[in-house]
Amino acid sequence: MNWSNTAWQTGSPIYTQITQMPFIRELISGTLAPEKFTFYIAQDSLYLAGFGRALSLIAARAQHSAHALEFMRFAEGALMVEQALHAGYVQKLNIQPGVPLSPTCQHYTHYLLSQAALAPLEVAMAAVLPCFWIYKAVGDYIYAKEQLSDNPYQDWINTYAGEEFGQIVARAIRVCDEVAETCTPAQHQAMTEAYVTASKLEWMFWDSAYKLEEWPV
Ligand SMILES: Cc1ncc(CO)c(N)n1
Repeated sequence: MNWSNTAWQTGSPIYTQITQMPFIRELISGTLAPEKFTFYIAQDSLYLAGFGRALSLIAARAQHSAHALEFMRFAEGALMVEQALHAGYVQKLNIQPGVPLSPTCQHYTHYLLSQAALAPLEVAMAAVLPCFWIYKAVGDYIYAKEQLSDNPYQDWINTYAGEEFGQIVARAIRVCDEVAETCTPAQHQAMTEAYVTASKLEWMFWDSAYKLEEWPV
């Protein structure tokens, strides 16, 4: 069995819980409070800036040029989305520059950056995989469930349920599987643990937006 099959199976209870979160339910029904979506977009733009840099770090560390190139493209994609989708929304939603990272956004972004910089390469790659895979699955789930013709969050839904993002996700999974081919069971285990940790942080990210999370002090 490919490493990615094990990872998906291990992480699937977390994915299922994400689909049941109020943030996701309300995105589907179009009833999500605008301030929650605005909070999410503001934090996600900060997240994408860190995520893109984590992907660049992994590209620099990749052992094979083909994998380095893939991660450079992923990094470019993340930063382009940050600029395009978010520049549009940031204007439309009137998000002010200089919004500080929420505690969860800081936790997630810095987890990815530290894994990218310091963890064994295969673990770093596994740590960023939920950002692709869970988003694709959640995007498809929302797209399949929603019934509104005028959902205010349609642009966002289309980005992650789209075919283009699906192909990027398939490539990220493939690189992880190629790297995992030459890894030991202990390395596979470490990869799966990083995958599960990042999946939990995905859950926390939606939750923090729904709660409009603030620093306690
Ligand atoms: C928190 C989060 N995870 C994943 C993605 C998709 O790359 C995103 N935009 N935001």
